[in-house]
Amino acid sequence: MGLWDSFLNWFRRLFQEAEVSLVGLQNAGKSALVNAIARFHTTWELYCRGASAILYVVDAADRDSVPISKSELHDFLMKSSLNGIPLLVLGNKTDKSEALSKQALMDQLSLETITDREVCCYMISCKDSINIDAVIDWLINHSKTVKRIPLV
Ligand SMILES: Nc1nc2c(ncn2[C@@H]2O[C@H](COP(=O)(O)OP(=O)(O)OP(=O)(O)O)[C@@H](O)[C@H]2O)c(=O)[nH]1
Repeated sequence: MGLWDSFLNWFRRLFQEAEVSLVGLQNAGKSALVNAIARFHTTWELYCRGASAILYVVDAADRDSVPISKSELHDFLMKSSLNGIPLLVLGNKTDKSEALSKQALMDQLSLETITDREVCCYMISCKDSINIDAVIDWLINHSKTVKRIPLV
């Protein structure tokens, strides 16, 4: 196994062992997201260890699947063990012309009705690495283990 494969395997373990839940319907782009993040940065994992967050990936270009994605999301958030855990919804596949806008996706997922936790939504393309940096920043900011101490 090459160095790159070792790195990717280690990175995938981060999601399995750290408190980051990566959730979404089949084909939403979860694996593509992990690969996109892994290719994007080499140091962010130091910050994301111990993050406590839910990443919910939606195929924003598959409009027919959004209602199912909505009900799955709201059912998932009913779990008491997930109370209060910040949620980042990712509308993936924005490189496709049929992808919903951010506002349309937020409306169709009824994100405004989720009031028991912090909720954020980004539109991304794992294929074209659009907004992956914002996902990384969000994860860093939700890390439980890193204390950011200003120098001045
Ligand atoms: N156009 C486009 N295709 C994407 C993007 N992200 C993922 N895909 C494609 O969507 C398909 C599903 O991606 P995966 O990452 O395997 O999705 P998954 O959510 O892990 O799917 P499951 O393993 O079924 O749960 C693959 O054919 C990817 O190449 C994207 O940003 N744009």
